[in-house]
Formats: sequence, structure tokens, C-alpha cells
Amino acid sequence: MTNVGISVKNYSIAFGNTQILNDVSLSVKQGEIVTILGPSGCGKSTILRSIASLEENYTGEIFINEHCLIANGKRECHKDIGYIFQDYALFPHLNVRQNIEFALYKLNKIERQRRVDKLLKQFDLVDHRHKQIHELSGGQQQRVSIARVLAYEPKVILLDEPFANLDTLLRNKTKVWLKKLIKELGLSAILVTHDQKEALSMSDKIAIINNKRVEQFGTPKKLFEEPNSFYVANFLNKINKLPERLIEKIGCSVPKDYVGIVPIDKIKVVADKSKIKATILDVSYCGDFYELDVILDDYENTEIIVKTFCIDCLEESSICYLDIDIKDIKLVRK
Ligand SMILES: Nc1ncnc2c1ncn2[C@@H]1O[C@H](COP(=O)(O)OP(=O)(O)OP(=O)(O)O)[C@@H](O)[C@H]1O
Repeated sequence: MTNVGISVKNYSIAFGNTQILNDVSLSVKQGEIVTILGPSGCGKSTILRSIASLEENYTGEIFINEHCLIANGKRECHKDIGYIFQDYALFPHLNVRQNIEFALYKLNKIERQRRVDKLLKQFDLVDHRHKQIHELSGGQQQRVSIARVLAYEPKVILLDEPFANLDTLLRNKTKVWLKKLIKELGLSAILVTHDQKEALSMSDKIAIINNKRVEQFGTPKKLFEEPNSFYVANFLNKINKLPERLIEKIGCSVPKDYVGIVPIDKIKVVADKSKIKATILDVSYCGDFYELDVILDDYENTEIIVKTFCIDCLEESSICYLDIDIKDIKLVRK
């Protein structure tokens, strides 16, 4: 297979007077899944649309392998790209088989049938092949939309919130299945989501967008364990910002423009009254654990959250004592 990757270099785009993204660069190697993660409206889909040549008014360059998507000053659509839309964008007047077959009109009939039969089988859609789209469940429609794109054997796929319309169970099952499929086919994939857990579990690398630019780009482990800013840490994990005086008491010094953070599950509720005193504001039952919303009485009433598995004697308005290990504190850019 040819070695297809995607590279976005110094990409910027504005709509009217509104700058959406500024100097964004990221790359995807063959067989890699890269996720673009960011809040609603930050420009994730706009990047995908630009790679698919559905958006033209950007500056910077987009390469599919060595091939720049600009020829003679004009953007062009690359044949190796498959785009899976958030709303599936299936043809309602065609049945399942016809939807999958749609883009294969250039092939002869035998090759067309061979590819569609293989996909129907692979995607568990054989029994549904004559159904109209409205007769399918959300999960089945999603499988048709992916099969339709894979029918023309793209080397790059762009997935815009592909799990958005699925319930939690189906979502988890589909994530595992799709990741395996992408790896088996050796595709280069860009996934767009605003779901942190999805990004962490699906991706080889993640690009976090903040304030019109890529705040950090790297492996999920790197971003989770070594966030380069408060924004990244807060986006990927449940954390608390600690008062500077408390961090210094624990034994760290906080450089200028930095802040000390600790994940909510790294704070321990202890019996030792010499530790950090806190008043409980609220106790939330979260299934197999509890979250305590507490106020640090001696630190300007800073409010933090503590994850605990046991709430013996812990109730609203009662006092508790907290311990934080110096090794669990990270210093990150504000
Ligand atoms: N054709 C357009 N004309 C004007 N503004 C646009 C156009 N397309 C997108 N925008 C604006 O650009 C911004 C980014 O949109 P985009 O759809 O890329 O965001 P997103 O991060 O994918 O959001 P979501 O997670 O909600 O899907 C939004 O403010 C949107 O309103």
C-alpha cells in the first residue's frame, strides 16, 4: 500500500471578520488515528472540511502525502479521501445496497457487485440490503455511511463525530470495531470529537484546540500525564487548581505564570487533624464512587472537588481533613 499521510501546515481560516483558526499544524502518518479535540464551535469540522476541499478560503497548506491540495492556485479534491459526516448524509431515496454502490459507477458491474457484497458482509448488513434508510436503526445507518465511504477504497478517512447519534452501549462497541477496522485497512484517519474519553481511547495522537490554535499535539498518554497548560489538563481530566500558598506549604514553589493542579482522585480524606481542613458543601453519589464538593477553610475558602469511595461520617456541612502528596501536584502554564 502506498504510504498516505496527512499534513496540515500553518493553516488559518476566517469567516468574514471572525478569525476561526490561526496557524494550525498537525500531521497523521499512515495507519494512525489523530483526533482533533476542542469545544463546540472551535473549528474542528472546518479543518476536516478543508482537508476534503469543501472549504477553500484558508491560508496555509494541506498535503496528502507529498501532494499539496492546491494546483495552479486552485484547491482540488483528492481521490484518496473519504468523509464520514456526523449526520451520515445517506441518500434517502436509495436502499442500503444502492447507497454503498453509489460512488462506484466508474467500475464494471462485476467489480461493483464484488465490492458491495464484501462490504455488506463485513458490516453485517446483508439482511438489510434492500431496506430504505428510514427503516434502519441509528447504528445500522452509521455502518452504511462508513461502508459507503470505504467502498471506493480511500486511504484517508475523515470522521466527524461519528458516534454522536449512538447510545452509550452501541457507542462503545462501535468505537472498538471502527478502531480495529482503521488499523486493519492501514488508513490514516482524523477523528473530530468533543468527547475527551473517546479521544483518549481511540487515538494515536490528539490535537487540542484552544483559542484558535493547537494548544498541544501528542499521544494521549503524553497529554494526559504531561499537559503543557491548565487548559489541556482541565480538558482531559477532572482536576483542581490549588491555592499557591497551599502548594508552597506542601513543598513546591510555583513559577510565575504557572499554576499547581491535582487530579480529584489524588486527594485523600484522612483522620489526621494536622492535615488540610475542609468543610463539605455537597456530597454527590456517582455510582461506584462519591464526589465531595469542599471548601478549604484556611485558604481563602477555595472550592475543590474530592473523589472518594467511602463517605462514612462525611456529610454536608461537616469538617474533613485532606492529604495531598507532593508527587501528585503538577505545575502547568496558567
Ligand atoms: N460557512 C460558514 N460561514 C460562516 N461561519 C462559519 C461557516 N462554517 C463554520 N462557521 C463558524 O466557524 C466556527 C467553527 O465551526 P465548526 O463547525 O468548524 O466548529 P466545531 O468545532 O466543529 O463545532 P461543533 O463541535 O459544535 O460541531 C463556528 O463559529 C461556526 O459558526
